[in-house]
Amino acid sequence: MASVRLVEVGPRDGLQNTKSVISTATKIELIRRLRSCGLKTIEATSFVSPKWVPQLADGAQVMSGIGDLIDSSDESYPVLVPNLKGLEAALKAGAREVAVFVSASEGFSRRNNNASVDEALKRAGEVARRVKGTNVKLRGYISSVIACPFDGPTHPNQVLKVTQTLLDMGCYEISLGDTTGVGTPAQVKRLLETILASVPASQIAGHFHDTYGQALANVLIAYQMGIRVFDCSIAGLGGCPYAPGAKGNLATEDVAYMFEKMGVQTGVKLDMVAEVGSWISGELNIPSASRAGPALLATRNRTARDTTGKIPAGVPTLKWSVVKDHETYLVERAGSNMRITLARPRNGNALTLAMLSSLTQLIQAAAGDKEIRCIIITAKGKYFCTGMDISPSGATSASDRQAKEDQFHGLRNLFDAIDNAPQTIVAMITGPCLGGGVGLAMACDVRIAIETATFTLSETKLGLVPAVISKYLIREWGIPRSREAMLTARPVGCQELLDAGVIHGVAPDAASLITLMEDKIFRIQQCAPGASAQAKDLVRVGWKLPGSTKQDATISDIYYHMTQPSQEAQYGLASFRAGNRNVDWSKMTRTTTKL
Ligand SMILES: CC(C)(COP(=O)([O-])OP(=O)([O-])OC[C@H]1O[C@@H](n2cnc3c(N)ncnc32)[C@H](O)[C@@H]1OP(=O)([O-])[O-])[C@@H](O)C(=O)NCCC(=O)NCCSC(=O)C[C@@](C)(O)CC(=O)[O-]
Repeated sequence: MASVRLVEVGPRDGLQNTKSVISTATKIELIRRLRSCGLKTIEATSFVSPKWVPQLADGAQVMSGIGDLIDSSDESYPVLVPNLKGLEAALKAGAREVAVFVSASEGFSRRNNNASVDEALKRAGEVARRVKGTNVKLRGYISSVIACPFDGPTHPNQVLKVTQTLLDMGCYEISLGDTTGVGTPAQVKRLLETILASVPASQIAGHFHDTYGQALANVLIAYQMGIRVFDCSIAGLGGCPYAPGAKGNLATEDVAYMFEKMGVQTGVKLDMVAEVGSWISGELNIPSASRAGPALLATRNRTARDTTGKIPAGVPTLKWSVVKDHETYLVERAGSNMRITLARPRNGNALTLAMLSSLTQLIQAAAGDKEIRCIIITAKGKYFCTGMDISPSGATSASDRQAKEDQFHGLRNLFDAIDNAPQTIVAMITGPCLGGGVGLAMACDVRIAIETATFTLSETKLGLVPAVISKYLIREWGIPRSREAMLTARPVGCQELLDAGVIHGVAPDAASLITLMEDKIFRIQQCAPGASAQAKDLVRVGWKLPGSTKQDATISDIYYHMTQPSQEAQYGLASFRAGNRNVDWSKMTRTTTKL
């Protein structure tokens, strides 16, 4: 059966350009998860100057974290090295395969390698001589093979010249990179006709970026011309920091999907790779650039739910049972999780006084219930919540003082109950939020949303003021954004809030939002309940009284309680020392309850 080899470059090429700081543990976990999908070649990190690529300054730690994998005979974890210094660091860290990189064009070489093409080749030659005769494999990357953002089109003969030089040095394979993603199948064909006239296809790999949506088409033409190795990046992460306009690698999910549907083996488990793409996008708080990944997950969830009502294996399954089905809200439980669904969709889930009071009571009762660990607040219908009920019969129209007081206290009590509850409370935002609906979402600890959701502080348009909600709104959005959004009443988009760190995950559709919710719950459940509650205390005191003696006292109280050590710390550390990296806190809660 026909097959191709996919070289996963996400942990290096994908992450190197990511703005938010990614922990070493996440990088290691990403590599391990990718491996579990069946990927056999995973570019792990780079050993370039941390000044150039600070995101990958922890290359040695990443290599140490995958030390048990590096020696596998049928797997490879190459690392990128620019010169001898990088090579020495990579070898010290245990690398068994290294990759050198050279540009086919002068302009790009000067920016990416800080050297001319000849100088970069000379450095690559030094690396090649150093590894010759050792068991360390050498791969070569050539960038700007179709066009250079600084010099214009690249002539195929120039690419051939650099390819041959790298092969002569001892590279076993040359990855041809359309770094800016401008190439089309016609250009790739022209390039490969030149290259393959002199070099066997088995020594060439394709590395196509998707800036103009041409990556898959370019892979296909290259495949038809005999190329069998393709670089790709999970969730389409990455791009090149020195190539203006370049974004998005070819997503692993997309290329794996295409080949699988063509009957060409990749060894990659599609469902699993789609999950990893969704997971890492959630970790980085960015939407996946893959088309196939989210579609696969949505289809899988939809199909499974429609037919069996269950979530397929691999995703933590939660079976919700109804506890209370009230006219305006629904309460469900799944183990130690509680879900509250606003159920007044005909009125956009506008909050009546009675609803405010019931929701507050529910949260307060849950706060005292050690069996409840995580609370989800979500909604039925088109809107998540349109704020305070402003219908003629609603509270905002009441003129007497008592009604106003009730409304004020009702809103404030609900938001404060959410903030003060020891449980982690997740807002699962299924649609637009307006006015007090924004406040409700902002009082929660974690927020995930459907990507079309918007957040509108519409009060000023009605001659009202976002008074009560301003407490949590300003805490979460900061002053400049809150002020502008209050004064313009514009719908603030999900992406903007995701970029600002206010939203902690977005999903393209309802089914994916449920998967995202399950992922968040899974993580929350892996954290100790008491420690999580105290983390909320630290945030609260750090927000309300920053720099005060009360903040210092709270920090020291919590610290000494933890190091005494607390029962949780004893249990957590004992589990860790016994080799268990995922502590089962529900077990401990049960033991504690029994005691
Ligand atoms: C949501 C859209 C865009 C839909 O706009 P649309 O799609 O054109 O539909 P619609 O306007 O016909 O709304 C559908 C139904 O939902 C009802 N509805 C909708 N919202 C509410 C509401 N809040 N209260 C009571 N009912 C509401 C609306 O009245 C209607 O019911 P019907 O007339 O068919 O019986 C539109 O209806 C709208 O703009 N609604 C107003 C949203 C708004 O401005 N909310 C802010 C409320 S004030 C507030 O929350 C104060 C607070 C808490 O911030 C104060 C503080 O913090 O101190």
